[in-house]
Amino acid sequence: MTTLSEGTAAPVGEVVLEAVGLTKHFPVRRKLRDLFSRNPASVHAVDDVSFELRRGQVTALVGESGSGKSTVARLLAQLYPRTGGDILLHGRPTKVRGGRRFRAYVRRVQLIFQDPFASLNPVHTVRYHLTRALRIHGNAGKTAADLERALGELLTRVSLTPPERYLDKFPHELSGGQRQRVAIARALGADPEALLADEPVSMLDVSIRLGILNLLRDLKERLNLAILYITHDIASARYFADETMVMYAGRMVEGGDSETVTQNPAHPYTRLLIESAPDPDRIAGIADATVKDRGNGEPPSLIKPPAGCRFNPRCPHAMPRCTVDLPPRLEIGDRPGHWAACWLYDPETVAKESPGSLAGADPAVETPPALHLTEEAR
Ligand SMILES: Nc1ncnc2c1ncn2[C@@H]1O[C@H](COP(=O)(O)OP(=O)(O)OP(=O)(O)O)[C@@H](O)[C@H]1O
Repeated sequence: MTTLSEGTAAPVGEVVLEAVGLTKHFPVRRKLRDLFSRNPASVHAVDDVSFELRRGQVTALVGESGSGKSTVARLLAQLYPRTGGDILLHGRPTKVRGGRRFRAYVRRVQLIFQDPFASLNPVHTVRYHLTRALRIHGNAGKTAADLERALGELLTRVSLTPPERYLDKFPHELSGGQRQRVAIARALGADPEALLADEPVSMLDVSIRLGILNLLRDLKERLNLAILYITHDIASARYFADETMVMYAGRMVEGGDSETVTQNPAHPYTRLLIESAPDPDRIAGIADATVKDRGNGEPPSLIKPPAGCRFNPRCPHAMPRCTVDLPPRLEIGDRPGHWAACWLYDPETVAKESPGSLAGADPAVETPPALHLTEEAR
């Protein structure tokens, strides 16, 4: 019996999981009258988020704290009911509310949490955690020897070798990196097609982060997994992800291949994010472009998010239209598939209103160079 389907026959790039207009609003009751209100207040945590996870590829979802990344992961893991939109597994809509359907779904889509210590039960050994995962998902085989083989295989997959050294250890006897490896092995016990990794290295020492990211990359290649990598560290997305998407205040603002998004960011928010996480390899030009924050440097309230582009109160290039109309995804034109939800990439709007023309915006701030590219491309 093999626990893990090494390099399954499905082609690399095949879409496994798709978010279509995914939306999550959390109701909040601040005052008694909200109970009786027709439009009770809610936190607009995720609005109209769409993307695809493909076999053999890592897709990064990047954004600052509170931008809605974890909520997206939990929606995709079917841990929250959604307010709107759909989740397609191999093109088929999913409606999972516990029970057998939920188990069938999580067999294919597994979530890895940020804190491996909290996600492993301290009173149980590695053997217990992995055996349970294998049994629940029907991968434990028929005999004790099958189970032992499957356990050994799981630990070998995550480079905890020899397996006998780790099987009977408790979580507190392992280092942070080893615990995260056990958490990953447990997820692999389901033999999934997609892994949702929510900040999988942010709780770990800097020195061991790379080892875990390399492990995930190895699994992506060997097991042909589709991986969602959630992070606030855009530099690690460049290193690790094939595709990068950027979220701001519950909405996706930019997407494309990781190299392009990180080296030639188009959306003013992505540029701000990169400015605040300096990368020595950044190509000339981007590093020189000044991105100032004209607002208070804080993300907006998600209970009453700003109309139009949610970044407009902070954007140094804001135009009047940005405060009214929600920008659609606009092609940048430098690389196929690179887009930004930003009116700067709509030549008509720019010609009419000119970047930075909103009161309080700073017209002296250099506009993104890719804008010129867009105009040429059209
Ligand atoms: N269960 C909940 N009830 C109410 N509001 C929530 C709930 N979960 C998240 N939120 C709110 O939704 C917004 C998005 O939160 P989320 O945790 O998804 O962001 P994030 O980008 O993952 O941030 P972090 O990196 O800090 O985890 C935040 O404003 C948060 O306060």
